[in-house]
Amino acid sequence: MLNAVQVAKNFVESALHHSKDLVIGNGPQGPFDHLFRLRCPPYNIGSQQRFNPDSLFLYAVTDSRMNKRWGHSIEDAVKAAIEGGATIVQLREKDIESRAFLEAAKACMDICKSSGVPLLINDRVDIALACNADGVHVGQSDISAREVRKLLGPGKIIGVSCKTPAQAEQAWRDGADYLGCGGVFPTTTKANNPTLGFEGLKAVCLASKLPVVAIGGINATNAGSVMELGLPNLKGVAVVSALFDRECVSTETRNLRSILTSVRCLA
Ligand SMILES: Cc1ncc(COP(=O)(O)OP(=O)(O)O)c(N)n1
Ligand SMILES: Cc1ncsc1CCOP(=O)(O)O
Repeated sequence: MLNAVQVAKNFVESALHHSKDLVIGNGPQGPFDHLFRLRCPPYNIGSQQRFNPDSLFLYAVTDSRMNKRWGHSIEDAVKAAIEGGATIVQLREKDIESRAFLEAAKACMDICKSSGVPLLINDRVDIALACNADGVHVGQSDISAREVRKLLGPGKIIGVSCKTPAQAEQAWRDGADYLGCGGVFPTTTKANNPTLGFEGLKAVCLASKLPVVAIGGINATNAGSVMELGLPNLKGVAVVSALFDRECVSTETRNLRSILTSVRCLA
């Protein structure tokens, strides 16, 4: 019963939120007009916590090739990142078979749930639904956030990769919860990914109505400078290789977390 009330509350809040600046026809519409435009299937009642943007503070994004290189299982890598202080985790597993991915995702869900850390799945809505993950992260060439929202319902977290203010605006209209913006610095983790630099990150953050996490080439030497930009909706950094292409994932995560915390304390 409590879950049903929470789902209904999330639905109404989501509708109100997404209609607040909506213009249809001759002018701005009241929140209730938009309420009737939302068409969602019955929701999978699972983790129905609302998204807390502060969870983007230290976003650990896994990589199966790096785990393999260091002899880490996905579960061990996730456990270590959480031990070190990761505040949200994304399974970004590009070369793993679906069945193995789902098994690993279920195990990671248990780990994340018991630590109160949200777990998102990169690209694979099917895996996210099957393991009742907290959400999905999609890019510009994946299914749109609007379609993902229809599949996941209002209680789940949806992140969208954005490199431009126009993409940020579209992600907000589509019902995303946060934006991943980058590469801020050059990276070898993602091929053919243009580097935006601080200027590109600033442009997206200033245009975005959603919280933003910076990604791309971020590590212990430059994470402080990203957060020192002081952009109001820049909530944290998302990191792959500086955490997972390392022997001791928990040590690297702890180190990065303490750097981010010291910048936050000075702000
Ligand atoms: C937090 C975060 N931001 C951006 C990305 C990149 O996602 P995408 O553009 O879909 O590229 P791939 O990760 O699929 O290569 C991300 N994964 N996470
Ligand atoms: C997935 C992704 N999207 C933009 S840059 C990037 C790779 C980030 O990896 P790293 O933290 O190793 O540079």
